[in-house]
Amino acid sequence: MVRIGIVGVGFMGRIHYLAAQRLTGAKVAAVCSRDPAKLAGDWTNTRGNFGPEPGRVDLSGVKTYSAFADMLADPDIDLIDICTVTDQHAPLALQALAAGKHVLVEKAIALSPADADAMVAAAKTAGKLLMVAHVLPFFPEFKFAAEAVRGGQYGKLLGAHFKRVIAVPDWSADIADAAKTGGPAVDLHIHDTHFIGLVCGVPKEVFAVGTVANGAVTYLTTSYLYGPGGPAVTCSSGAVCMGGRPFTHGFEIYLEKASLLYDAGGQPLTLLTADGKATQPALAGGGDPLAAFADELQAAADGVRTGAEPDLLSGQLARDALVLCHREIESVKTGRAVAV
Ligand SMILES: NC(=O)C1=CN([C@@H]2O[C@H](COP(=O)(O)OP(=O)(O)OC[C@H]3O[C@@H](n4cnc5c(N)ncnc54)[C@H](OP(=O)(O)O)[C@@H]3O)[C@@H](O)[C@H]2O)C=CC1
Ligand SMILES: O=C1CO[C@H](CO)[C@@H](O)[C@@H]1O
Repeated sequence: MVRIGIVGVGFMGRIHYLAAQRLTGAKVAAVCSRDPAKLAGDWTNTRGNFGPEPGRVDLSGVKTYSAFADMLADPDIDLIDICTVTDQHAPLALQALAAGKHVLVEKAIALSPADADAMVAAAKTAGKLLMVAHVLPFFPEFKFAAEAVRGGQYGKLLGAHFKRVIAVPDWSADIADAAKTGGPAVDLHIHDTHFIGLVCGVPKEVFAVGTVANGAVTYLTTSYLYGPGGPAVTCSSGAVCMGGRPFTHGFEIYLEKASLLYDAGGQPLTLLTADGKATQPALAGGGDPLAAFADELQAAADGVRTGAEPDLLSGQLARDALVLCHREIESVKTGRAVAV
């Protein structure tokens, strides 16, 4: 049994806890929070922009810690699941790895590429797994798209456009603070830079235009420049939508022998093929907001059990996604294409 200790009981801490109830061969053994009410099971203040309404949870059978060092000292914890706000990812992950624990850390891996590099290096030194909870490839529509592009059955990738637009996040002071999250061009857009790295590869250069508020890029449209013969890939991301639509994401992906269309705001995943047909593939877990998180956590637990890093949760891929965000921010702020 892989025993998980969750640190940080906010929106994601709650989502991970709920999703972990579905795991096979793994369970939440402990939670760590600075808030005594949360340790007593009152999670009503853990709001977010999707998923079930927060409420009370029954923590009987789960150890509770108010000090992170005490959870790390517990020999009955195998995997530390870091669900804190992003500025705490690097310090907590480094402590956990030094304590001999495997780590799963929410995206973004860290605020700075230097911290991300230090985390990847620390995991190697410790001989432990550093996994980053990039959930997007576990969403059924994105999973289907990744398999379609990487599998090669529809030919070469010609081009793609990705979209991720939300209302300004306001469920906690932390998530609204760009100094703690990197702002939307990191905190939100990194889902797409990770997915683009996974299915399209790392581009040579990026060129981005966007809006800046208080030093943080809040919305951007980026061209990923792969050079002659490479795919034409763009993405628009940001926290600029009015509250009437708190979250949407989607893509249009053009392959030589198929096109894939998806928009969570209205267009179900649709596969257009060379014979002129349009089909809507049956998707396991579609419509259940916890399913992708349960699959992601299962991959992490299986990684701990087998000792093999799950490729979708790779620390290196997450680090590359962060670097891409930083290059795009530089491009927005300088008005120039930036080498990756
Ligand atoms: N994969 C996805 O789809 C999503 C991922 N995220 C990511 O998850 C992470 C958390 O975001 P979210 O849950 O929305 O944020 P919340 O603000 O809801 O929760 C963050 C939690 O972090 C903990 N925390 C904050 N500061 C500190 C500190 N100094 N030391 C220790 N713990 C601290 C607190 O936990 P406590 O009160 O228990 O101490 C707090 O509740 C972020 O990195 C974000 O990017 C967020 C949303 C969706
Ligand atoms: O997907 C998401 C929804 O919005 C949040 C606030 O920007 C992000 O942290 C999160 O990754």
